[in-house]
Amino acid sequence: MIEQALSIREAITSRRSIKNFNGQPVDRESLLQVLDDAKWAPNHGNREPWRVVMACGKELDALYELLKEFGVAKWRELSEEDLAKQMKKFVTPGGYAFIIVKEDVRQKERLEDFAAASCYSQNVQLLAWDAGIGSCWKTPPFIDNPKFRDALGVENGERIIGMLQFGYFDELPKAKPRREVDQFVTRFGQTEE
Ligand SMILES: Cc1cc2nc3c(=O)[nH]c(=O)nc-3n(C[C@H](O)[C@H](O)[C@H](O)COP(=O)(O)O)c2cc1C
Repeated sequence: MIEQALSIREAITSRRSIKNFNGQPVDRESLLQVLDDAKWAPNHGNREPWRVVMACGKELDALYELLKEFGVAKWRELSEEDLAKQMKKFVTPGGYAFIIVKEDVRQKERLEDFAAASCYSQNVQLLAWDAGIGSCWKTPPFIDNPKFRDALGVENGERIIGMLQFGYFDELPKAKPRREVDQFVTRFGQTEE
């Protein structure tokens, strides 16, 4: 059991996307608990439209090979040094979770399921943050590449909505600016003078 350290408000307002991981491994049990707790995300009809392919520990080497193949253009032509530079963003996280959503043929359900899987992903990021694990939700173009999907076992009628990277970091990134509340909230019935 991971001990809770942050209030919900603290977790939401202090979380940052981590883009520079320090290479420290992530404990499989902690990551699994995060992925399990996150399932209490709201989802219409309790369809639980998500599934996850995770990689941690011994699975990582094979995943790095796949990420090299699909995520580094013309990697065979690069010097060892340039390849290592390009692979840094893939090999420094200590864990991965690919969030996969069912694509319902009905438009309303498809949008609902996409929204629910996004709630699930946000839960994952906040729970990881609470456990001291940084994360970043990434959507590199190769997540829609049929060969990459095959390698992950993604079926027809499913879509990868995010590649979540997990790990530890040495520097907390600065907060990205957000709009003030009066810039995105209007009162019902409010009209311009
Ligand atoms: C759907 C989605 C896709 C994202 N894709 C990427 C990505 O491909 N690469 C990346 O560096 N960050 C990606 N991000 C993270 C955003 O860059 C990050 O959330 C944003 O800069 C705000 O920073 P913060 O999360 O620290 O507040 C993505 C976030 C979301 C929600």
